[in-house]
Amino acid sequence: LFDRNPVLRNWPVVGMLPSLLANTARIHDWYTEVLRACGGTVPFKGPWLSGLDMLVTSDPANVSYITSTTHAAKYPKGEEYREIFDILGDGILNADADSWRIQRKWAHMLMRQRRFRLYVDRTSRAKVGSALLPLLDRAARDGHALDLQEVMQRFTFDATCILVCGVDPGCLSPKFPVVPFAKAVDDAKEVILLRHTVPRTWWRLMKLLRLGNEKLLAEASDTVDCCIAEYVSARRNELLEAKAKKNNPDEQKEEEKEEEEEEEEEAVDLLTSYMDHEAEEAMEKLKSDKFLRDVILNMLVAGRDTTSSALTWFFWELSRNPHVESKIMDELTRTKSRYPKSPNRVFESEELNGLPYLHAALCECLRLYPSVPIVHKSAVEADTLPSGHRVEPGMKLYYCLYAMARMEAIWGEDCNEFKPERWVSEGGTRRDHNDKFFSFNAGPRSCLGKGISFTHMKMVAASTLYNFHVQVVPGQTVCPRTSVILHMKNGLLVKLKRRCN
Ligand code: HEM
Repeated sequence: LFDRNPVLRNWPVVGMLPSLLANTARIHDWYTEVLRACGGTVPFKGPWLSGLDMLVTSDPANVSYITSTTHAAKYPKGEEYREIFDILGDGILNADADSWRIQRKWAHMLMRQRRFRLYVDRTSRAKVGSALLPLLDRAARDGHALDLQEVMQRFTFDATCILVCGVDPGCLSPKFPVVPFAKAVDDAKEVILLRHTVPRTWWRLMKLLRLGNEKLLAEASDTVDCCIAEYVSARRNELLEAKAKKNNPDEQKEEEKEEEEEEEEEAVDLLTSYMDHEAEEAMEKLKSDKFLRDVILNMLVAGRDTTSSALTWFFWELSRNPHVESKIMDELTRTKSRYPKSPNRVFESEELNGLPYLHAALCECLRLYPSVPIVHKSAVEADTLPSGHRVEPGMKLYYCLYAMARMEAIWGEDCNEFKPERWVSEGGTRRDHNDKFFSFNAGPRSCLGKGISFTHMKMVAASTLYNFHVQVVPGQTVCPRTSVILHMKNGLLVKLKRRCN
C-alpha cells in the first residue's frame, strides 16, 4: 500500500523519512492528508536501524484506549521523551509511574483548593484590567498594528507566572521588553524541537561538548534555574517572616485586625501552597528547591503557550466568521456590569460562568486548533489497538489531534468549518464529544489546568471583544508553525477599534 501511496512512500534503507523531511514545513496538514489516505492509522517506517519507527494515529477509538485508566500505564511518556525534554527535570510533564502519581496527587489537591482558584480569578482579572486592555487601548488610539500572537504569549507568560509563583515578570508592557526568563523558555523550546530532527547521538555529543544549539539550551537552562531560585528564595523568606509574625502575639493581633478590615478571603499562588502546606512531614521532599524548580517550570510550560495559542486562533476564526462574533457580542451585552462607568469593562469570574456560547466557541477553536497538536507516548508491552494495529514494546506512538479534527468520518462533512453550534445543547454545553475531543488529553493524564485555561481564555476573550473590535490586517498568510505547540507561523497582525457599547 505505502509503496504505491503518493503521499507516503516507503523507500528501501531510508524508509519514509524523505516524505517526512519534504513536508516538515507543513507537518500537521501533511499528517492529515496521510492519515486520511490510510484510514486513520499508519505505521511510519524510519531509516533502517534508526529507531525512528512509530505508529501515527488519528483514530479516536485508539486514543480513548491509550489514555484510558485501564491501559494508560502501558503507554507512558518513556525514557526517550524524558531525555529530549531534560530541561523539565523530574516534573509532572516528564514523569511516569510513581513519580508522576505523587506529583499528580499533590498538584491536583492544591489546584483544587478554594484559595488557589480565588487567586486565579483575581489575578487574571487584574492582569487583563491593568495591562492587556490599556495596551489594546493605546494601539486603538495610535492606529498601529499589533502582533496579537505576541500579545497573547506575553499575557499568558505573566498570568501563568503569577499564579504559579506569585511573581509578575512584566512581559506585557507597552515596549515589549526582553524578559530573560521568558526568552530562556522560548530558546529552550526551539532547541528541543530541533532535537527531534537530528540523530540522538549527534545532539548528545553536542550537549556533552556544550556546542551550537546545545550551548544555547544549556544557557537557557541556567537562566531558568537562576530566575526560579530567586522566586523560591523570596517566597521562602516571606513565609518565614509571616510565620515569625504569627508567633508574636502583638503582631498577630494587629494582623487579625487588618484581616478583619480587609474582609477578603485568602487567595494564594501555587508555590506558596506547596511551601505552606500543613502536612509538613509528608511534604518535606516535595518542598526541596529542586522539586519546586521542576513544579514551577512544568506548570509554566504547560500553561503558557497552550492558552496563548488557543486565543490567537480564536480571534483569527472570529475575523472569518463575523456571525459568530455577533452571537458572542449578544451574549456579552446581555450581562450587566457592576461598574458601568468604567472606560474598560473587565468581566468578573462569576459572569464568565454564564456565557455558554463563548464557551462553545472556545471549545470549537480548541477542536480545530488543538494547542498540543501531536501527543507522544511509548509502548512498554506488546498490544493490539482497537484499529487492529499491532504495537511492539518500545514503539513510539503519536496521536494527531489536528488531523482528527479534520476527518469527515469523525466530525462530519462540515469538519473543516468553525461551528460553535457543535457544542451547544438546550441545557448549555454538549458533553457528548468526550469520545472524540482530546485537546485536553483524557484519562488519568488529562490536563490539570483546563479550568484555569478557560478562566484565562474567557477573561481575555470577553473583555477584549466587549471593548474592542479586532480587525485582522488583510493579506497575511496564516498557517501553523512546525512546533510542539500550534503557534501561527507568522504571528497575527491586527488593528483595534474601540467599540461604542
Ligand atoms: C488551552 C489551554 C491548554 C490546553 C489545550 C492543554 C492541553 C494539555 C494536554 C494535551 C496535556 C497532555 C500532554 C501530554 O501528556 O503530553 C496537558 C497536560 C497538562 N496540563 Fe494542560 N493544557 C492547557 C492549559 C494548561 C494550564 C493553564 C495548566 C496549568 C497552569 C496546565 C497544566 C497541565 C499539567 C500539569 C499537565 C500534565 C498532566 C499529567 O501529566 O498528569 N495546562 N494539557
